[in-house]
Amino acid sequence: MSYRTLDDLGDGKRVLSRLDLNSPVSVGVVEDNRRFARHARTVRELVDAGHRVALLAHQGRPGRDTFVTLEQHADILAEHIDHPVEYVPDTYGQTALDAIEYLDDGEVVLLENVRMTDDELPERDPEEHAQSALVRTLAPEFDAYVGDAYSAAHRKHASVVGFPLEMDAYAGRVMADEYEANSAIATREFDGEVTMVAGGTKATDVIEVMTTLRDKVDNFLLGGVVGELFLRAVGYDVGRDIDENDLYESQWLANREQIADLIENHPSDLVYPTDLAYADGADERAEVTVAEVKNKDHDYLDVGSDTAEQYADIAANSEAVFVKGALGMFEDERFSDGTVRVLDAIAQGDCFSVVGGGDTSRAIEMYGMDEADFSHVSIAGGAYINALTGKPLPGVEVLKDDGEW
Ligand SMILES: Nc1ncnc2c1ncn2[C@@H]1O[C@H](COP(=O)(O)OP(=O)(O)OP(=O)(O)O)[C@@H](O)[C@H]1O
Ligand SMILES: O=C(O)[C@H](O)COP(=O)(O)O
Repeated sequence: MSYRTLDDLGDGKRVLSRLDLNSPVSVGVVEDNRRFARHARTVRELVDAGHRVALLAHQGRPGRDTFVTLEQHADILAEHIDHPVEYVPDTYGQTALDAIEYLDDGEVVLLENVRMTDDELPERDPEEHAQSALVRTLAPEFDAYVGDAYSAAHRKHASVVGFPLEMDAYAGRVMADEYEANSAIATREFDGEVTMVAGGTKATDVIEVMTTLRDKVDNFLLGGVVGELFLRAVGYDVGRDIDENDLYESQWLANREQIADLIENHPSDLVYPTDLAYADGADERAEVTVAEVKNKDHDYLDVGSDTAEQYADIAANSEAVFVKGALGMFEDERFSDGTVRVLDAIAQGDCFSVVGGGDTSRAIEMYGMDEADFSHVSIAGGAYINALTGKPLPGVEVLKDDGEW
């Protein structure tokens, strides 16, 4: 292999590791989520090997409500690794350097939100970031850098790409697992059918993925906002904004040519919903066939049960299934049927499966499914899209020894 992992790191070193603990924050409270659980594996291994560990991570972006310190993150991570994690309210000033100097074997500190420094956010090449004060100050304090922030690896930010040029660099467990599973569609050949669930609200992303993978995927199961845009393109009266929610019109204008191109050149790969679900006058789930839909009457928030059954069947008979986006607004139980039935079919089958997207993957725990029944459940958003479309991830590239993983 041409990249080093924790297996190559040895023990008893001074280690700087970049994680991605970026989390939902509501009214100042940071929500525990699977990013903590995943990175806990890397951090726990570093602790068990007796390394002195300093962690770098970010939260939100300047100007947003989610831009908060990492104090709560330290407590949540400590719970996950069952070991103290000391929050240091400084990233690379004297307070941080003191905390790093006094680390003992197996001790862990979490440095302040790295996006609170001016160095982090400019998108720059690794060579330039390696000259930043952040990198030049912290790098000499450590023996090794462990890159684990796969879900931030699409960003050319200082703590993601700057350190590996100056230090011995290794991929953490999250980095290596995510990279291998998410790149599978671009790098692996499958003998049987390859299916992609193409749903959710971020139609522009999904349609880009579909366009890139059109020769690799046999069935695109269309749902969510994406599904309605495709239905609109073939003449059904759906996929227009109601109550100015702006999910449809701007994405329709931005993508209608790519949609038309896919319909013209890959018609047999596109699987359309045959029925849709909405909330009726009594606020209960009701269904109509697509031939009967009248967009002005309802918001269509899930695929109907005939569609769910057909999609579940296709997924169950595929050799590989990649999920990008939910088939409906599953957070509301009335509209969870399509998403849950297809995920269930994947979980119960033995296909190679990757479920991505922060929102979509939440359905797995919300509806009592077991992550272990999927080949991989990604914690990445933008980086997952890059992987699906075969675009290189700068935070991954810098960890490679010879330019090839
Ligand atoms: N018809 C629909 N109308 C409105 N929302 C929908 C509809 N179908 C699916 N959704 C929403 O789509 C969301 C999931 O897809 P979305 O594209 O937003 O994100 P994702 O792919 O999970 O990834 P990430 O948030 O990481 O970018 C769910 O929260 C679901 O409520
Ligand atoms: O949460 C994420 O997707 C990553 O941490 C990247 O965050 P960003 O989109 O604010 O750069």
